[in-house]
Amino acid sequence: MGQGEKDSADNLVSPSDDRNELQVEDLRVKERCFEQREALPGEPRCVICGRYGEYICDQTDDDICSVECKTALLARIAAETKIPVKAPARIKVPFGDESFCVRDNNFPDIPSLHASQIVSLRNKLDICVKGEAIPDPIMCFSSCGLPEKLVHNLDAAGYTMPTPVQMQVIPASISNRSLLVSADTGSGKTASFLVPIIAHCSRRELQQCESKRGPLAIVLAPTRELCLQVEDQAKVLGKGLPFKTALVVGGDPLAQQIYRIENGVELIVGTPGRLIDLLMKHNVDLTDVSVFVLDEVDCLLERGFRDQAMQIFRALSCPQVMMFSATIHSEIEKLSNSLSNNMIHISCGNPGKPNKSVRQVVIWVESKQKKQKIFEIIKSKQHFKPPAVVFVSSRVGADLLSEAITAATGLEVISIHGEKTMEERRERLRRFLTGEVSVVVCTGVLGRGMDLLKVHQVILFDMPNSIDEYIHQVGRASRMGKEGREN
Ligand SMILES: Nc1ncnc2c1ncn2[C@@H]1O[C@H](COP(=O)(O)OP(=O)(O)OP(=O)(O)O)[C@@H](O)[C@H]1O
Repeated sequence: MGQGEKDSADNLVSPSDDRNELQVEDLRVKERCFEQREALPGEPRCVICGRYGEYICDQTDDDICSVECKTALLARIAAETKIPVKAPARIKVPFGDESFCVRDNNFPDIPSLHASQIVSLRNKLDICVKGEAIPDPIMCFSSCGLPEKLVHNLDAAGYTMPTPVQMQVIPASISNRSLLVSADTGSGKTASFLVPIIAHCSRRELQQCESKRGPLAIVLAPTRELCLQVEDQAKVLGKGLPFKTALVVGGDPLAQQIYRIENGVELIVGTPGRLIDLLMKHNVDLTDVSVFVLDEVDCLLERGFRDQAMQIFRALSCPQVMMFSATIHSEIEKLSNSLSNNMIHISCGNPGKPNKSVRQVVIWVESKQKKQKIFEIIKSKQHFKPPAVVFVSSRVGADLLSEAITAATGLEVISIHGEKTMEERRERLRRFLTGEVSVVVCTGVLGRGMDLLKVHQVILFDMPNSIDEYIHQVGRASRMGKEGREN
């Protein structure tokens, strides 16, 4: 990290926290709801009754306290379940300049494109590829043998068409190739690795008995918030499939995370430090892990995280490695090549530059006048475009500035940084994302990867230390090509 928050690396990866180690008795699945204890602050809660909850319900990914509540939940789901939507039929379109069909060896009835048509398609979509025997891009999610339920979940999430990065990454990943992917901020990189992971994990269920369920995939990300977001998205896309996830981040009790993993999960999403902590203290079987994702790879292979990320990599046996960021430089390319042979490099859009949809406005002010200027912007009907994120370089600065804005403008402003407890960070982020508060002042913990969908304005109160962090922070303002603004 380094750039986002001055002392962030140790903060993002918290030391072990076993104050909440659960007793063996507590780990027993409870028959009745009243036998379950109340949830401690920050612990998962049963979606039915609000007591302490766990993943005990195979058919859903919700936290449940007891068999009794599980029955109630399943009854509720059954009542709500609509007739399943069938995956859209594959449409054969005529070849021509503007229409493309997809070659897929699993679907020989679909005619294949000529090499020149593939080149033309990639050119039109700004997809550059480097490597040997690169699979062709897909044009729809239903064309590469994904489970029908997954295609349905994508559709339900509003993902009607893959984005360019997904078009190229999904087929390459399904072919078990290791990838280094650079693509614009907000271009859909997360689903591009989650979709193949979910497809891969659902396949295991068909092949193996229930008894052995070590994790199959690990996603590493540099901040707790980003891990939370990735796990949430994985749950949405994997809903109804035999696909369970565990979140392994500092600030949450380690005992719960271990319990979840020991009970069988397919995917672990975590920060490097907490994952190492867990692996050192507990005998987690990683034999089956065959997919290793480094999200924000340039940050994860920087000095603060590199040793930990590499230690986790070495604990795995020749996994498929997929690495993603909007900013990838030549040193990262070199380093990534050492993680796998026969790597494919994919670049989409204009990585390494601020997203084109963000309008960038520079305001020159003396440092003493910076606060006054931000008060003016926030008070101005013309210039203030909430929801807004204000980035600063220190934790204390985040607290002080949020208080100062509130005092000067009367607007409720919250701060988020690594010194807050996990519970506070979660709650504050929830309040911001649901629109309860319209301005958040934060350090780099929200600078990378966070999908702050409705954000219209990003204010860089303190200029970040590097152009890369600038690109990521600016990228919080425009997701999926939506108009954004940066001051
Ligand atoms: N195929 C799709 N159709 C519609 N929306 C999509 C699709 N794929 C992703 N999205 C949405 O686009 C937004 C941005 O996606 P995502 O967070 O994965 O971007 P990213 O490339 O990882 O960005 P960053 O570099 O900032 O981390 C999210 O809100 C996501 O739900």
